[in-house]
Parts: sequence; C-alpha cells; structure tokens
Amino acid sequence: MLSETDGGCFETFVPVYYGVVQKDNQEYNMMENLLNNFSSPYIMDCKIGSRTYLENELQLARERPQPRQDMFEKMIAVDPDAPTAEEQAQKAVLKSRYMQWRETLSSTTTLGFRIEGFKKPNEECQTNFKKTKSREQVIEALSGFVESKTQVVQGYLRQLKQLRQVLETSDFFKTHEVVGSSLLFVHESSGKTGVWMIDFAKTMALPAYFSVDHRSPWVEGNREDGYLWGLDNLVEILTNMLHN
Ligand SMILES: Nc1ncnc2c1ncn2[C@@H]1O[C@H](COP(=O)(O)OP(=O)(O)OP(=O)(O)O)[C@@H](O)[C@H]1O
Ligand SMILES: O=P(O)(O)O[C@@H]1[C@H](O)[C@H](O)[C@@H](OP(=O)(O)O)[C@H](OP(=O)(O)O)[C@H]1O
Repeated sequence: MLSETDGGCFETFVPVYYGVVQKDNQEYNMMENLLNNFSSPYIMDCKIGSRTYLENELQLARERPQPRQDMFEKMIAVDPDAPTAEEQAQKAVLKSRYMQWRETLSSTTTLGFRIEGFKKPNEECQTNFKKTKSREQVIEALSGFVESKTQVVQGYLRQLKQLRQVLETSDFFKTHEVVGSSLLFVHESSGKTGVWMIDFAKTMALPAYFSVDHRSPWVEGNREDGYLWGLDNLVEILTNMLHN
C-alpha cells in the first residue's frame, strides 16, 4: 500500500506486512505484532481525523439506504433522545447518520481525533469514551492512560512529531484519503514508547487531479480527512499536559 518513495521513514510508523495467509479456508492479512517488544504494555487506540466515513459511503447511503437496527440500539444506549421521530418509528438509523452522530458526540469533530479505548497491564480494557468530547475530558482520559509519567508523554510527543514530519512530506499521504484509521500507542512503565498507524481499511487513493492537505475543514467533495489537524491537536494537548 505504501509507495516506494515513502522509503523507510513511513515504514517506521506502520506494522510490517507479511502478506496474505490461508487458514481454515479463510484469507488473512498477516502483519507484525506491535506488542512484540513490550513485556507489560499499556495500549491505547485513538481514531484520527475529523471524519470516520468515506465520501462514497455517504453516496451509497443516499442511493441505497440501509437502515441499521444495531446502530439504532447502540445510539439509544448512549442517548435515548438522539434518534429523530422517523428513526424512532423505524427503530433503525442509516450508518452514515450513526457515524456522524458518533463524531459529534466525541472529540472527532472538535479535535480531529478520539480515544477509542485503552488497556493497562492486568486491567480490563476501558472503552467508555463515546462521550469524551471536550478538551478537559480528553486530557482527563489521556492522563489516566499515561498516569502522569513525564517520560512517557515526552516519548509519545517525540514520535508524534516525527510521524507528522514524515506525513507532511509523504507523496503517498498527499494522494490518499485516510479515514477511520487509528494510532496505536504502546508504552511500558519504564518509559519506553511506540506509536504506529493501524487500520487502513478506509484509506483510499484520490483521483489523479486531487490532492488534500489533511488540515482543511471537510466539505463534501473535497475529500479532506483532518488527519494532520487531529495530529496537531493531539501534539498540542500532550505538550500542555507536560507543562501543567
Ligand atoms: N499490528 C498490530 N499489533 C498489535 N495489535 C494490533 C495490531 N493491529 C491492530 N491491533 C489491535 O487490534 C485493535 C483493532 O485493530 P483494527 O482497528 O486494525 O481492527 P478492526 O478489525 O478494523 O477493528 P475495528 O473494526 O474495531 O476498528 C487495535 O485497537 C489494536 O489494539
Ligand atoms: O464504535 P461504534 O460506535 O461501535 O461504531 C462502529 C465504528 O464506528 C466503526 O468504525 C465502524 O466500522 P467501519 O469503520 O469499518 O465502518 C462500525 O461500523 P460497522 O458496524 O458497519 O462495522 C461501527 O459500528
């Protein structure tokens, strides 16, 4: 997926890909286990970008609407008043509508990233971040993950800034819409850290005449994904956490 010209730099921030393997008549993508070099890892998944659905998903939803009961259930579990009268009557919502609602409920729309969940050694996975939206709420959740370990925050900041530099000069990144992708943060209490880009299921090549800056606001048709805007905000928030 990554172009040759991206060289080793981009590759530092993605798991090594070993190709497709067959198992029990199923095909699987095999990739590096990013936890390999950690003995007692803290793990956090942050979805990056100001939008979590592709433009063609919106188009499809208009042409062939497929109301989803499961998404209606997930919606009312968080906010029983969120569905419109029509959705209440159908007991179903369109995926595009659910995804947009999720974006505005969380920090995706306001900060360009959201915390999906994290796991600390010997603890249950924490995923209760659907309504973590304000800067203060995000800082509280991030603080819970890094447990005020300065060295960890410094390590993440160093790697996020390197990643930003790599992305800003990458031809691959300039010509792709990167939607619904996450950054996987891994650290150990010793202070060792790692940050990788994962989940490229919705990373799409743009038409030849298109290029995006990943910072401009999205309006339908411009294919902007807010990836670098989210990264900027994450860097800024972690930097402030260091100084407070
Ligand atoms: N290469 C990897 N090494 C270690 N853990 C990984 C790796 N890739 C993904 N994971 C773990 O699996 C989780 C889900 O990954 P990913 O988002 O790529 O899968 P998915 O099937 O698209 O899941 P979802 O639909 O929930 O987003 C990540 O949050 C991370 O904890
Ligand atoms: O986080 P939630 O609230 O559980 O909602 C899911 C989440 O937004 C995923 O990103 C999305 O998968 P994709 O990114 O692959 O579209 C999935 O759609 P799905 O149910 O159609 O898989 C949603 O159900």
